[in-house]
Amino acid sequence: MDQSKEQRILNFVLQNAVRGDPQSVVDTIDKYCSQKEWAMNVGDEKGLILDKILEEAKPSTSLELGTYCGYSAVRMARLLKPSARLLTIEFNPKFAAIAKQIIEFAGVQEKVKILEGPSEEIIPQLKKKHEVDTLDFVFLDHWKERYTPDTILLQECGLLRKGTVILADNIICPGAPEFINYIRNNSHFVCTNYPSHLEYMKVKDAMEKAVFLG
Ligand SMILES: Oc1cc(-c2ccc(F)cc2)cc2nccnc12
Ligand SMILES: [Mg+2]
Repeated sequence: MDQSKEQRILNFVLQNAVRGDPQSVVDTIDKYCSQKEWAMNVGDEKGLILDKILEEAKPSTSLELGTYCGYSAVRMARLLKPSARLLTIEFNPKFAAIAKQIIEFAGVQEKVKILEGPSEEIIPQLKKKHEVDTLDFVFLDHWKERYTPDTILLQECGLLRKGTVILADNIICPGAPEFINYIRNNSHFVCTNYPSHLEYMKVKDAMEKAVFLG
């Protein structure tokens, strides 16, 4: 059976990155995806925006929607304090299996928990099944049509608190116009736009930060 692109990315990491070194895993995936095969990791340019906003937030409990191969999970976990936790939800079991191996190779598995399944099913389980109180940081990087319903669901489940930072990828490409319209016209959020480029390409993209006011 032919290998998938995600399996080729995993193999490249296993053969070229340094076990236990999250930065080397991030750099190795960026090298592969910029030189060999494009893939939908947040990448290094938008990754630096993610780094800065995450470091400002200093989150104890973070949630990522859209694990894919685990690039941004490793990128975030490398900046989290030892006691901090990242929960990451992935719908595609094949992607989740790859991400698990990349997260373990990077040595951040103590901080990261992959939850496999649809976000609309898992979000309502976070408090009781996954012992979450409220979320300090949320990274939206899954299907753009889910950005708004999942943001509403997070509020309905009492998972947002005054000051929770939500960061959304792909505001321009592929684009999330409905989410932008929703979040910028919602008086419970203060929004900031961060122009950037699509990962590994010269195509314009952007990230949007939305801070929940309670
Ligand atoms: O960062 C991303 C980029 C793209 C994407 C795909 C194809 C293109 F042509 C352009 C952009 C899709 C994504 N889906 C989920 C999460 N993140 C994504
Ligand atoms: Mg993305």
